[in-house]
Amino acid sequence: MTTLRIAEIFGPTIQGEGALIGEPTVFVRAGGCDYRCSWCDSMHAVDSAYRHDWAVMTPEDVMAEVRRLSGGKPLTVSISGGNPAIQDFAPVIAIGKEEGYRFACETQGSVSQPWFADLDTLVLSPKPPSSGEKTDWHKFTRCLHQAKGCGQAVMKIVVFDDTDYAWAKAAAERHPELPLYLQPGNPEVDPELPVDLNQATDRLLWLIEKVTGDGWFTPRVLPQLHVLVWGNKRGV
Ligand SMILES: C[S@@+](CC[C@H](N)C(=O)[O-])C[C@H]1O[C@@H](n2cnc3c(N)ncnc32)[C@H](O)[C@@H]1O
Ligand SMILES: Nc1nc2[nH]cc(C(=O)O)c2c(=O)[nH]1
Ligand code: SF4
Ligand SMILES: [Mg+2]
Repeated sequence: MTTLRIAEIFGPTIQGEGALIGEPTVFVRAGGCDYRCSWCDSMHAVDSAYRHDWAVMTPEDVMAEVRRLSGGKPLTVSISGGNPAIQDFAPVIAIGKEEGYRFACETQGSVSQPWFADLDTLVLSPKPPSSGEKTDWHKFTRCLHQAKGCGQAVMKIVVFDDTDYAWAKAAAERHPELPLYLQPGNPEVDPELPVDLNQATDRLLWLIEKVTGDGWFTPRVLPQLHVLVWGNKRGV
């Protein structure tokens, strides 16, 4: 039987980023990732040093926890990670949809899965140069093909500096069909340390001024709402 490596399941909270910002959601955070972004805010779901903290769950176990957290009331389930696309979430989505749950997935676009087509929202978040990772656009396009038939596919890019910004513009030119969301990078990812809200606002202002000053009117610029409200606290 399929089992899944799960780093954490939490909520209900609100989706803090991108197209579904503000939407009540339960997060299912898969354990394991094929990337090692220098600034990853979820290393507890990436680094195999944490794998002993990950649970091995069946799809029914996962949905039982989602049901418990949501009081059995259907809502949007956000599957994130780590990279959830290295595992088979098809059975979780099938069980959940049967009960009226909706599904979104966050992935970097390096691995494609047939179950992308079953999602309501696929968030593809290719990584800019500051991450230290390199996007394989061929694999990214394969993800988009697999997503045919899903509710919507969108692109979300983290921008730390001018080089990332230029890279995001080029990515947008490559995929003009994808609604684009930009968010400033958060360099302070230690869950034990508070986030400086003034600095977070300055980073957002910097990105807004880049976009408006450039006359680039297609992307939406958003903060990480959960970081503004809770800092880097886990499980929110
Ligand atoms: C933790 S990742 C997990 C899903 C998938 N591996 C990915 O990267 O898309 C979820 C989202 O958080 C973003 N993210 C990670 N670290 C961040 C940081 N320090 N500042 C801003 N966004 C960050 C990622 O770019 C991605 O869009
Ligand atoms: N509230 C909240 N919104 C989020 N959006 C993307 C997240 C993620 O880590 O994938 C995340 C998260 O961890 N919490
Ligand atoms: S791809 Fe996502 S989860 Fe993996 S290291 Fe990068 S930000 Fe973290
Ligand atoms: Mg996060």
